[in-house]
Amino acid sequence: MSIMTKILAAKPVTAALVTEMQTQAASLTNQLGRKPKLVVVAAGDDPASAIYIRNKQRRANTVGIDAVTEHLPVTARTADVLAVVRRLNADPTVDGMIVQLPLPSGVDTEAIRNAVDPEKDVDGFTDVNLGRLWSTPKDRPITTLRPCTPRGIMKLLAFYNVSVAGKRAVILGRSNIVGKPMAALLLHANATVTIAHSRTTNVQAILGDADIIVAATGSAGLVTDADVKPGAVIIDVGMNRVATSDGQTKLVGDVDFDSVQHLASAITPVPGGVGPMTVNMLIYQTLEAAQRRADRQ
Ligand SMILES: Nc1nc(=O)c2c([nH]1)NC[C@@H]1CN(c3ccc(C(=O)N[C@@H](CCC(=O)O)C(=O)O)cc3)C=[N+]21
Repeated sequence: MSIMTKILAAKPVTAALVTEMQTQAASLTNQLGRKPKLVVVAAGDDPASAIYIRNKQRRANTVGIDAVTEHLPVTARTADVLAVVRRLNADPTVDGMIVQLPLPSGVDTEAIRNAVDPEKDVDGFTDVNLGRLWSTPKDRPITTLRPCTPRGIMKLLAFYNVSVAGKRAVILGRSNIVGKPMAALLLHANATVTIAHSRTTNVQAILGDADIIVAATGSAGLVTDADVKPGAVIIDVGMNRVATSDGQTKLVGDVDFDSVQHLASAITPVPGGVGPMTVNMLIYQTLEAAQRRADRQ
């Protein structure tokens, strides 16, 4: 028996969100007397970051947001990045800012991450916002700015009517920007959550029990049909650039899509799944931050 697998593509979600965000951006432009503004601080020239910056810029422009990139050289030091962040914190025309990671080696990422004004922290990476996320009681809505990839995944699940409450969710990966906040959001949505990681023993037994798997390991094709329970929902956060036989490269996820596709009830593609949702949520949260600023004025 074959299962009708839903492909959880970002495209229709993006279309719906763009319409909603265009309306909100126009209304904010009215209230603020200027367009909502996002600033991206980027140091050096990480290629994954370059894709992200490009996609973000395009989406921001479509929606009617000003997106500006502040480039620093790869030789930038902690103090140089801090100076830019502090200037942007103090600038009342900046609604949201993100500091593109990874930063050049030697830069104190933890210090920079927490230097961002939590009200402008549209990546949701500050300790203040991560703490607020984990502290939200189960019977209250989460109102804080939160990491864009996990929030985008929750939006994707909601759009495709994938239910979460009561489900066993297994997250592969424990980063502060994906694994841990993903756990917080799924828990808040009443899933039973397990985080597995590089030191977890017998991962296969844990995965085999999962109704929802979120793979965020950075290891191409790690999750295969041997790991997955029939009917499971598979969310692939991986973005691994691998060589193809014709000497080109392509983007593949942490999930072996071709083998898992037949078993899953729903699965995200790479590209075209989680990545664009991350971009959508960055723009979405910039509008939320701008709305709060407008309401305070
Ligand atoms: N402070 C910070 N916040 C981030 O959220 C952050 C970051 N730094 N540094 C880099 C990573 C990477 N990242 C991506 C998100 C979406 C796509 C994306 O749009 N991907 C498309 C296109 C991929 C392609 O065409 O190659 C897709 O998956 O379909 C890519 C990369 C956010 N990151």
